[in-house]
Amino acid sequence: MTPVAKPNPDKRSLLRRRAASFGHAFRGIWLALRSELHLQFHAAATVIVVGLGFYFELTATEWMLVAVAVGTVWTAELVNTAIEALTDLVSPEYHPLAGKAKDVAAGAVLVAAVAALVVGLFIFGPRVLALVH
Ligand SMILES: Nc1ncnc2c1ncn2[C@@H]1O[C@H](COP(=O)(O)OP(=O)(O)OP(=O)(O)O)[C@@H](O)[C@H]1O
Repeated sequence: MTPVAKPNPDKRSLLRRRAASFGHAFRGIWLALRSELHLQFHAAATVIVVGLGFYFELTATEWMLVAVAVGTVWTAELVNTAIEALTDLVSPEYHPLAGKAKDVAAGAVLVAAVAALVVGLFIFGPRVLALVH
């Protein structure tokens, strides 16, 4: 039997659908930012790091490392928030697997944060030390 193409119920143009997807993504970031203290901390840290980056006139390579480090922490924290929400939805009661999912997701944030700290220490450490000496 010849497969029949599935009709696409979404009649909006590709551009409109892409724009809507971006809207959903930004709403997700905003929702997470409003509810998660850790993300608010990351937002403050990001503003400080970018400010320091301009102050110390980082090189292009250093900006790239900072961008990857900051982006990785935000990504891990957003995924962690999503996993927490989904876990609370499907397993509001105590379950070892629910605990495991949350702990592993939190572990991802910790790994990203430690890596970002190492990048930050290498890039900003010597410059801050030179300032105070
Ligand atoms: N439904 C559950 N079943 C089993 N253990 C759970 C469950 N919910 C939470 N836990 C355990 O409690 C820990 C804390 O969970 P909680 O939902 O309070 O996240 P959290 O640490 O407050 O996260 P955050 O502070 O990033 O919002 C989890 O990492 C997990 O070990």
